[in-house]
Amino acid sequence: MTDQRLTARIAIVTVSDRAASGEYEDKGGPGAEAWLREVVTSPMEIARHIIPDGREGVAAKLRELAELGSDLILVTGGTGPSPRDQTPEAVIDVMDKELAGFGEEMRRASLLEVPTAILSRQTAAIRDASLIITLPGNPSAIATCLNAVFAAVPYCLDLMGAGRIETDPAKIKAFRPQGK
Ligand SMILES: Nc1ncnc2c1ncn2[C@@H]1O[C@H](COP(=O)(O)OP(=O)(O)OP(=O)(O)O)[C@@H](O)[C@H]1O
Ligand SMILES: Nc1nc2c(c(=O)[nH]1)N[C@H]1C(S)=C(S)[C@@H](COP(=O)(O)O)O[C@H]1N2
Repeated sequence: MTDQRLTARIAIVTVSDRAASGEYEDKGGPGAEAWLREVVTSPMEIARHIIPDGREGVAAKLRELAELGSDLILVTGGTGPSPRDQTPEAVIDVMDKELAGFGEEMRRASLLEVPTAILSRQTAAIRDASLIITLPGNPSAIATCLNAVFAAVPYCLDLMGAGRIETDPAKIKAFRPQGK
């Protein structure tokens, strides 16, 4: 993988009617960015976005971010059972492949903290060379969920032909078979 881009392009999308309208301050986007800056040691460009709930708007944003060459797209919010929670449907609309294990493992970790974690339909998927990971809207879910799955993210990006990510092994020990 000698041609791998060494600066990862990362997009963070907060999906929330109330954060998008300014009714409350978005804590999810800054929380996800702070988590990444703690854990990722390799160069990265991070862009944050706040959009309202809704299948078409979320799908359009995901298409745009994939088209721009995002390596990793973290989406927070809109994964639950309420009528306006349509993030998983938007992911289905745009994905080439689903990585269902991400959702299973994130829910398993969250269920150790809160029984309503089972209400999140969060998942991960690939569109073009972008890895999309969806997280629940509650900002406290971000660390729980990313801690549960992030060890597999760098190698996933390698396999997809996306940018390279290195992590601080004291925080997340990225697993690359044969130490690649
Ligand atoms: N981006 C965010 N920033 C700060 N707090 C949030 C954010 N998203 C959710 N929360 C908090 O987590 C709680 C549960 O999130 P949930 O997704 O259910 O919000 P919601 O009721 O669907 O409303 P909305 O989609 O407008 O944020 C909310 O009541 C809110 O306090
Ligand atoms: N770790 C964690 N997971 C969680 C939660 C939480 O507080 N922490 N909230 C749950 C609840 S109450 C809901 S409704 C779903 C969906 O949230 P969302 O619609 O904001 O994405 O996430 C669930 N997963």
